[in-house]
Amino acid sequence: MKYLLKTENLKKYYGKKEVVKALDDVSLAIEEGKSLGLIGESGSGKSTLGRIISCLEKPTFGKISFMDQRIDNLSEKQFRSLRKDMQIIFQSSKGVFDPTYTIGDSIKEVLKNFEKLSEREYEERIDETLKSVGLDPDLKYRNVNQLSGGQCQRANIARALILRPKFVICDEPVSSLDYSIRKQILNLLNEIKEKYGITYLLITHDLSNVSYVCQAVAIMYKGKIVEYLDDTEKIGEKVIHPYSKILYASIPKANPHNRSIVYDKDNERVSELNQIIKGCSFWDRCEKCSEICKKNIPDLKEIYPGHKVACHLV
Ligand SMILES: Nc1ncnc2c1ncn2[C@@H]1O[C@H](COP(=O)(O)OP(=O)(O)OP(=O)(O)O)[C@@H](O)[C@H]1O
Repeated sequence: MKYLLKTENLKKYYGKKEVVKALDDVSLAIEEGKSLGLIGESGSGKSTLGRIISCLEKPTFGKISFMDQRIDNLSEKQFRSLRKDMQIIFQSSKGVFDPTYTIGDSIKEVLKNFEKLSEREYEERIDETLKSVGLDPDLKYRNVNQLSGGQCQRANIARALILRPKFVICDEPVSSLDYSIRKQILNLLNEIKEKYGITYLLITHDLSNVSYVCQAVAIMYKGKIVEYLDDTEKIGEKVIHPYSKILYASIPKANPHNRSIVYDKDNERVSELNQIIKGCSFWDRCEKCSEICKKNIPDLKEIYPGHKVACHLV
């Protein structure tokens, strides 16, 4: 099988006295053309994984391969030639653009870093890309403060697309937008995925986004992948891990800005996400927990083709 991106035993620890295991042995593979949705509570390590994969930060341990090349040990300069094929779309698109630049100049700067074209060719490429994300090319003369939230996120997507990347990491690409605009942006992500043959890593709190855009899903808890499914239809009915079940049951009700701690059915605070415990990271919250769960870390094992779960009890 051909993988676009693969991580092996990826770890990222922060802090010295009090260590936070933001990533704790993450091994996953993303096939070309099979976008992966990454979900989990706030603090579970999703954005850290996005930053590490995209080489914005170095892992503490582990390997990352992208397009058959190991990248975790590359310097920024060495990674440059691959950067063109791996772009990131952040949640806060306003922060991506320098307000003293026009949108066109910001996008051109990205393009100029990688391609030597004539001024006319730069302008044509920018116009074409702005059109492909549903923006009037004349918006390139404005600065970021003269765009609406939806236009700004489209411009942000254009900035990522201008280099025609193979892989795009989208970190909460619609969560800062009004509900009415979210669907439009998700539709756009789907359209350009088809048009340009892009594969996404979609980091999101919103499970419906995963089914809409992705063909596979990984569920994270305390820096670990606890469940992986090679299929995103009716995910809620297919998940098996006790944490995934809680996540699926609780997320539609939860306030997206207040999810750092999940409450059990008795509404008691049961677990701080960063607390490090022995054995399975979820045992202190699991109703089915047995002695083995407190002692041994469960492997992420395949229980059906395309379905992996890290739980001693399945
Ligand atoms: N630079 C850092 N220094 C110290 N701790 C960090 C740093 N970045 C992240 N962390 C910690 O790592 C853990 C994972 O954070 P991360 O932002 O990856 O989670 P997340 O799942 O993306 O959360 P959210 O959905 O809220 O964005 C958290 O406990 C966070 O506090």
